Amino acid sequence: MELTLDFKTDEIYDVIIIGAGPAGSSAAIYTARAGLSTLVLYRAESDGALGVTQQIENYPGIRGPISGYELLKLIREHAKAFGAKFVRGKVIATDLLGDIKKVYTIDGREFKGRAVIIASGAMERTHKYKGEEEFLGKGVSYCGVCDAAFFKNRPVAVVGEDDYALEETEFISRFASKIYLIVPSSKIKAPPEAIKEIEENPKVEVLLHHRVVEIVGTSLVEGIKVKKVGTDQEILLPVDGVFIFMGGNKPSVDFLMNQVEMTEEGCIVVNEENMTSVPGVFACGDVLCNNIKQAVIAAADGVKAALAVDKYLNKKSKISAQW
Ligand SMILES: Cc1cc2nc3c(=O)[nH]c(=O)nc-3n(C[C@H](O)[C@H](O)[C@H](O)COP(=O)(O)OP(=O)(O)OC[C@H]3O[C@@H](n4cnc5c(N)ncnc54)[C@H](O)[C@@H]3O)c2cc1C
Repeated sequence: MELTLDFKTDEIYDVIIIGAGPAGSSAAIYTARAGLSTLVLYRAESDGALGVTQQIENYPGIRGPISGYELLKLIREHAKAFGAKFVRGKVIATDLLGDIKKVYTIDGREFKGRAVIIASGAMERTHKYKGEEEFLGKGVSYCGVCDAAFFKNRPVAVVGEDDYALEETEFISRFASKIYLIVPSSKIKAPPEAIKEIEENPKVEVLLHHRVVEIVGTSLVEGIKVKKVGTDQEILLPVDGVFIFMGGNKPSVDFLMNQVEMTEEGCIVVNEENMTSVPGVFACGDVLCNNIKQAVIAAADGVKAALAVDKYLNKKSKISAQW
């Protein structure tokens, strides 16, 4: 993961899009083509529901089969060609209520925009491991950039199975003496070159198809118990830290800090023009808990949000189509 130390940027973008899946990237095509300065923030290259999809063959115009990540690259390149800027950075906080919206990433950067589109998908975790809450901040972490330096020359475990987890593992390996990469699935859901890089990292031992049983310790983490799928044998790995980067199917909305109206299930509420309860803040794609989760529907949703942003920023009386 690239770290940047330019913590403040003075530029005020017309629109900041959080998420570079089909919803966010398609929105960027339309906002950038409409002449709006467009910044897209995203967590990792082949992240999100489409990013981890191995094969897709029902996206209109792309016969496939093609990997979700290859399809994403095509949509992002399309947006970049119209001038959209894509910057990697996990969003952890926002300040949305004023005319100028502020978006903060995990490495301490602040971005400003006149409008925001939330397109962060629905891949948040729904359950916690035994011991996870007890040792949160006492060895359990969700952020390599924030906490890896505390584990200099010490052994840690990383639990994860996608590109985002690999990027974090690479970063943590600059500090830790040893990393057990615990992958619950039988294979890692990331591009082959990213998997090769991690497999060749001498500090990393990949444990495929292993499930977490419990994080253990006294006052601090002292180990993690794992079990290979299909066996009864538990293995205790002696580690001082446990970094967790697993996904689930809940909307990714923590960074909103309850500033916009949501349903009880944590889905963002929008009007027919994809605007949330906060003026200038729009949402699209899986983060809305659409009853049909498909890439083309997320993309279309992104387009609706983009056209609504154009109406909002240019004070149009109604949404106008792009020809
Ligand atoms: C295994 C699987 C197979 C699928 N197969 C198909 C298929 O064959 N055909 C089909 O049409 N659909 C398929 N889908 C559904 C489709 O992938 C989703 O409906 C679609 O990707 C949703 O798009 P999205 O842009 O809303 O969210 P995502 O694609 O999930 O993108 C979310 C984006 O938000 C970013 N993000 C999340 N949190 C943050 C944060 N805090 N800060 C910064 N960025 C953040 C992520 O990095 C990512 O870029 C499949 C889904 C899965 C999981």
